[in-house]
Amino acid sequence: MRQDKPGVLLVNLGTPDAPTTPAVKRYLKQFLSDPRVVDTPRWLWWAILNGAILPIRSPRVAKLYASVWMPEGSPLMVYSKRQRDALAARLDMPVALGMSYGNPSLKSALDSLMQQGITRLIVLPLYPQFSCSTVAAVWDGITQVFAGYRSLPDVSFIRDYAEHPAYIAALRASVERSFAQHGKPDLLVMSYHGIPQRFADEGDDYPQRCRDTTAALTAALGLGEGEMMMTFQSRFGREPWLTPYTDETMRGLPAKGVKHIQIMSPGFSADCLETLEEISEQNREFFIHAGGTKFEYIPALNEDEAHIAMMAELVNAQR
Ligand SMILES: C=CC1=C(C)c2cc3[nH]c(cc4nc(cc5[nH]c(cc1n2)c(C)c5CCC(=O)O)C(CCC(=O)O)=C4C)c(C)c3C=C
Ligand SMILES: [Fe+2]
Ligand SMILES: [Fe+2]
Repeated sequence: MRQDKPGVLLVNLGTPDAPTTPAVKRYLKQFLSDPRVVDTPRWLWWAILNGAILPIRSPRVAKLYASVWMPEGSPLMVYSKRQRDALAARLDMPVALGMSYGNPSLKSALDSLMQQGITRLIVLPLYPQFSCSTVAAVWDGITQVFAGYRSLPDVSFIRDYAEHPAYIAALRASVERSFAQHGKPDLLVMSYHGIPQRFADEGDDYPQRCRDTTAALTAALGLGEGEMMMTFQSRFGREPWLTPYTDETMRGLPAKGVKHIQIMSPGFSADCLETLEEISEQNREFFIHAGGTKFEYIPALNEDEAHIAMMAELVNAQR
């Protein structure tokens, strides 16, 4: 008889192995070669990526990574490993961490789970809001690894958890801690990673899932219309992305009389370059330079106990 032995695969995006130009180039090459992320015709994109993007962007971005690097490594990796360890301590089943790009690879994580004898795979991509550019890329990555296997496990794939009560409760507690520490701001900004507007027009429900999180969190906090705002960050490339853009918003708020903000990125389950550098450094500067007086970044949920409890709840619902 075939036994039922579940195991969990936690997935996040991935990050360079070192804050150096060669390591960043290797990482960006794999990431930006995925047609789920950039869908320009391959021959044209190959020329643009290798001829311009990688040589110009890698040294610039390596410096940014160096500015947020922790003694134990890249923040995204450090927090992801802590999440894996904390979740494993809560569950009576193997938990592995795999990254869509870079290390530890999805293959290494799946191989280790299969070697531990799991017969049922529970995949938890740590993206609260579905997007074809992230969650569907995890799906693709897993099926590519499966292509080399003679036997497959049963698979439960957690598509997203944008408005799961335990996720909203964890976010709410973290915002309330921030309000208690710094005082209630004029405005709470929820900044989500953007995607090309075209992806949404073609069917990616990511913007709706971001609106779902925003609405649920706004209600949980009891905030009124003018007390919160949703924006999109991290634009890449030339075509229009989801709006309003976070950076333009930061530059414009002080002139509208908004001088004290708190900003969070509820689409990031772990702090990373895009939160610690882009939001907490760059966008702080835009806001203060434009006349803002107080800017506080509310950290991602990282290894917060309520966050790990939420992951356990999502996994246990699949058993
Ligand atoms: C949280 C969800 C994310 C979505 C949706 C997403 C879409 C998306 N991203 C790019 C391009 C880049 N993203 C980069 C970093 C990055 N992106 C996410 C998450 C989402 N991306 C994370 C967690 C990170 C941080 C990684 C880290 O190491 O800390 C980068 C790399 C940095 C840089 O060069 O600026 C790029 C490039 C696209 C094109 C896209 C959707 C089409
Ligand atoms: Fe990204
Ligand atoms: Fe960025």
